[in-house]
Amino acid sequence: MEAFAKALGDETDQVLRDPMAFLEAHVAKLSGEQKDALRTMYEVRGDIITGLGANKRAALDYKSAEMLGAQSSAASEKLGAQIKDKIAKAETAGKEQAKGSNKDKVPVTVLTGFLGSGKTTLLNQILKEFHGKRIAVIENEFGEVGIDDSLIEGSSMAMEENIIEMNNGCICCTVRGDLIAGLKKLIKNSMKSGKALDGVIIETTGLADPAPVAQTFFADDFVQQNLYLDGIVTLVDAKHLILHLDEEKPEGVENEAVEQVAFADRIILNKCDLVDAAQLDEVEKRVRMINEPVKIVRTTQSKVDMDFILGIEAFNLDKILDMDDGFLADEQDHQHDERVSSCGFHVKGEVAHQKLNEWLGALLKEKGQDLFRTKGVLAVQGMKQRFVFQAVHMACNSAPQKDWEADEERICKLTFIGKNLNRKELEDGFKKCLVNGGYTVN
Ligand SMILES: Nc1nc2c(ncn2[C@@H]2O[C@H](COP(=O)(O)OP(=O)(O)OP(=O)(O)O)[C@@H](O)[C@H]2O)c(=O)[nH]1
Repeated sequence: MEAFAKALGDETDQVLRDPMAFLEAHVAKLSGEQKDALRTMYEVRGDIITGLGANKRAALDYKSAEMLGAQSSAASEKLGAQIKDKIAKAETAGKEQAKGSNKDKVPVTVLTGFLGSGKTTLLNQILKEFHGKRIAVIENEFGEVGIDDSLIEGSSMAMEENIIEMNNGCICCTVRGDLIAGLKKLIKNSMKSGKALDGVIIETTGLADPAPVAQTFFADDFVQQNLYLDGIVTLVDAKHLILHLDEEKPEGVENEAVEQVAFADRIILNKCDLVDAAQLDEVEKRVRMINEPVKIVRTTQSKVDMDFILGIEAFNLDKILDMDDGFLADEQDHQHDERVSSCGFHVKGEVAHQKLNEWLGALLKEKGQDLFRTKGVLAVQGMKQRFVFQAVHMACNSAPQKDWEADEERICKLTFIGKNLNRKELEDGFKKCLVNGGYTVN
């Protein structure tokens, strides 16, 4: 349809975004053949998006087809009646939609938010609060060496077969097919075991664009029949959000932090303990500039009422199509910032605690602006527990986690995500902290 508009010399996106305005501007100069072609396009588009549940939007496309039909010499009474019928059905379905079209489907929540905003902290809270429920988790991590599996605490609730890790690419780009396969596997397993799932949580990487993830729910029949997107919940780090919203990106590269806020059905404005009231108001104002009607809650440690984020039936395809006409296009066109990468180390052996603290302390002080995220689960000499180190820019914390088993091999995993990382420098620094050299695991 965009090609049709272009051929008329219209470079705007009104043909999709605002069909009535487009027709008003162009209909007088269309030939009968062109009117017919465009009428068919609007009708077919209406049929497609009706099938996907965007009824309000479909009604608009049908109305555009109707308007063209009335103007076309080839229009017949039968066609006119048919399109009227489709408009009425789409409008009724739109009204009915809110009342239970998702019955018998498994709700899926997409947890998104920039690196270190508090997604895993929230996931752990969900798994704790829903102890006993069958919540499956799909975990996608950007880091070169995966750490998040060690940070999810709810394994008794989200039984192991119900946790799927996707660490070989970004969920919004390369692993879309894996995401569909993962969702199918979860549903088939639950059918086989006769134990229905109560919900699925997808934790995206902090660098994911949520749009292609949401699009997955409209791209596959099996997924569409068995699951529905309940909502996109975006965590926002009150201290660092504005830094990321304002980050200058190279031409054509998208700002993931902006996309994550724009697509949110709920915003959890987290880390309120790190900023004062005036800063919080400013962050909230910036969020509203991107996503005016979104519901926002302020939290620390991602502590939120579950009713605010789960079972909300908040995702609305009509709303998304108003914002992004190309949402249902096959390939979502987006490009990540190539300056942002990850460096990870996985070694057998232990680190010396003091050396590690000194090195990381100095590194974060010097490079904290560009080091978006640092995470490690490490074996420390003389410590019987795993040692977890986390940082978001310069803000860091560390704590002992569960004990190493007596016969368990002691290993260290450390991962950095940031802009313009210097692998050699990071590797050299890390090696100096290792006791007896350690050796790298491939
Ligand atoms: N001060 C403070 N720290 C928090 C809060 N919520 C989470 N954190 C800490 O922030 C760090 C990042 O939290 P995560 O839950 O791992 O964040 P994430 O969004 O899952 O991080 P990535 O998966 O790496 O993108 C951890 O060290 C948390 O303990 C909060 O409200 N205040």
